[in-house]
Amino acid sequence: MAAKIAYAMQLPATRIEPANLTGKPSGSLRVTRRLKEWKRQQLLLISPEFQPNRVLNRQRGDSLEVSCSPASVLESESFYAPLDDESLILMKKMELVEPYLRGRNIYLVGMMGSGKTTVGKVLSQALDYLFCDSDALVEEEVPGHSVASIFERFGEDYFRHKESNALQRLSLRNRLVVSTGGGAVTQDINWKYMNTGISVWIDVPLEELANRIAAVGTHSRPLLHQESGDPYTKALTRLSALFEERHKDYRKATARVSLENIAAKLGHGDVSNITPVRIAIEVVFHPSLFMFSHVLSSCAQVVFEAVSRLFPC
Ligand SMILES: Nc1ncnc2c1ncn2[C@@H]1O[C@H](COP(=O)(O)OP(=O)(O)OP(=O)(O)O)[C@@H](O)[C@H]1O
Ligand SMILES: O=C(O)C1=C[C@@H](O)[C@@H](O)[C@H](O)C1
Repeated sequence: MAAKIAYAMQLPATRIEPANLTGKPSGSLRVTRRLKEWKRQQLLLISPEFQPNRVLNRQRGDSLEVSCSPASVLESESFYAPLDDESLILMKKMELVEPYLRGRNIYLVGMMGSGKTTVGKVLSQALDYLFCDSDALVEEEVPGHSVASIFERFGEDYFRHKESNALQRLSLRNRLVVSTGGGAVTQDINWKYMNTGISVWIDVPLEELANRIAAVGTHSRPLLHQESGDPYTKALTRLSALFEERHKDYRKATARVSLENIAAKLGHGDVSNITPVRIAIEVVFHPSLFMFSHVLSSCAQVVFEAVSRLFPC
């Protein structure tokens, strides 16, 4: 991965100035100076509680070592071959955002099918973080069972308990991108763990979720498998009910990345053509990632969304 980034950075023909990253072709020097100054001020604000806790990680040495994978071995590899414009932008943005992350974990939250796993793998590869899937961790804790069979055999409460245990263990680590289960946000205790890092809600319209899920079927998703009807209607009906119950919980995330907003910004008619790399770009350059207090980041989010609507770029 480092080699890929280095390779991308060395290509003179593809060098990207910070001004290009913001979509504004002029005033590159001014933007660079402003970025530097902003960076300097943010570094002064860094609180000790966000220092990476590598010693703790080494001491624990638990099974997370095997269940979280380095991004280079993941199938997200294909998102970087060939190195397209979006991938280059993502890598360049990573360089800007990395000092602010300071090793904090990124927890992706969102409804089933919202792309937490797909985008998470891209992000982890670009950041050189490990990728972890909390559902996979729960499955490892209950050998021989999938999420669907854990629900069927032991019930949802048992699954939620195991899910919280998994998130607790992950929160003791750093430099992880975690794809959380779609319902993880409903348990208050999980926020205690996720708030040790940065949480990002990938907000995808329900119709798009239903399309994606219908394409692969509802078998592996026990909470969607109960309705009758064709796969699309079945998924949409249940997802709508779940979203009604959960939207207030998703809003607790540090940052919200909305596919509708990205589509509006890019002038796309619908959200189905937004690539995982593009979504990862929105995640890493969300202003909330640069903020260290939850209150400040919530304010940044409101301002960011208002400005994005006024000046789509
Ligand atoms: N940006 C995208 N555009 C189109 N399809 C996508 C995109 N991101 C993910 N998908 C597809 O949507 C489906 C669900 O994606 P993924 O497994 O990453 O979601 P998830 O949030 O991890 O789901 P779950 O919580 O149910 O495990 C997959 O088939 C994936 O290929
Ligand atoms: O939305 C949910 O509640 C779930 C989502 C999946 O990721 C799994 O965690 C499980 O199927 C429950």
